[in-house]
Amino acid sequence: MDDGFKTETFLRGPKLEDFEYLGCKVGQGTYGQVYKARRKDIPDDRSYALKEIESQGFSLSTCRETSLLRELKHPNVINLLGVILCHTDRKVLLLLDYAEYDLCQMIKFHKTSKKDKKPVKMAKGTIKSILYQILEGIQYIHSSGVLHRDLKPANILIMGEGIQRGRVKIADFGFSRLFRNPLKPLTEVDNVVVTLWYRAPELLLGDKHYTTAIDMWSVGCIFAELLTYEPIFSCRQENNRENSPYHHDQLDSIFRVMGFPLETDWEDMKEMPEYITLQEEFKPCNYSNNTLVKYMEKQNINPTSKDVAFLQKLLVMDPNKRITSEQALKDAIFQKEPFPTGDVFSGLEIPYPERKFVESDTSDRRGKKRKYSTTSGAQQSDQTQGQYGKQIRMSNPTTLSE
Ligand SMILES: Cc1ccc(-n2nc(C(C)(C)C)cc2NC(=O)NCCO)cc1
Repeated sequence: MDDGFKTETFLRGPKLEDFEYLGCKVGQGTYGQVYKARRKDIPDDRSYALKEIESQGFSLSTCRETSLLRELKHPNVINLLGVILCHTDRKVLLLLDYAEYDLCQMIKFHKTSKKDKKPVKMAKGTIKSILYQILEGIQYIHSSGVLHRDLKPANILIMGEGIQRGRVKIADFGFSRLFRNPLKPLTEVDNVVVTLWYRAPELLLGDKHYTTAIDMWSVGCIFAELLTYEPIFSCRQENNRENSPYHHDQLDSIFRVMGFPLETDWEDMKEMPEYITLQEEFKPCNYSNNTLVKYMEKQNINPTSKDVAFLQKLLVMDPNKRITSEQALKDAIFQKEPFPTGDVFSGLEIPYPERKFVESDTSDRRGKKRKYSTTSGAQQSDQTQGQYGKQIRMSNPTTLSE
């Protein structure tokens, strides 16, 4: 972190006392709490996200995150608006876009809601616009020489009412970039379960020379889930060899949908570090009748549709044959109605509920006992923990600097 940035941040950046804490903690990331806040020093009706970094001062991860977010500026990437240094307890807070929704809660809404006893479907135009804006954000991230590595519905945020209504913002609430003890397994940090459902097969087979294609696999998983409201490669959490990238059950879940890749499908598969383990543990003949088209048909999605044809370009086992974000954005699917729109809700009423809260006790970040309320609304299963997994609201809203 250059001294100039620190000085600028301290002297001219926003101050904690400029904000009124709205009393709802909107998320417990794996390494920091995220609060919703509003400015009280100037007339500004926008909401902001204040991410409190749990480590003391500027840890390596904090430096990584702030320097990355200072560099990456795109309409479809979460925007770092400022860094707030709280000297009383040496806390660092990141001031970010506040996004009212994320794909986790949106998909859960469509999975569970009924109107006149019929499922409430996500509009085709909304699905296409979300997909298009994810691809635009990912194309920018990749063109900046960055891989996301943990794309999943919880990291796809959607802006609510306001000047950025219905805009996708790609974020990273996980820890894939955290500077962590290399001996810690990839699937767990500080007892936080990390979902493998969106992880590309080459990563599961130990590929160390992975490319931007890993994010395109995740985009395919997200697109499939937007069509069916079900994670396409879900599987139970498994224990595996310490620090091993190989996950038998996750690979089994992929093969059950895709079939087992033939030599001709993925020539370099035999070069993967975990290929011998794969041969020992899997019988290709057990997956011989499985195909993506058959899976989508079982999910009541028209197997001859352009959606399925596009999905087949994303969910390709061989990373070298997987479509890139540039190619995807030029696909015919985006050249036909409904065309993608800047507001994914295209002006229609937003059906998703605001965040609800229920009462419970917890101590605040300095151990002060305060009456808070928590929500179960956005609680997800471990595998699909939403960004806003646990939310609390202070019963007596106050500024964070109190
Ligand atoms: C240590 C670290 C943690 C998160 C990030 N990161 N990376 C990105 C992309 C989307 C630009 C790739 C976004 C973020 N950080 C966040 O999204 N922060 C807000 C929620 O914690 C970078 C570095």
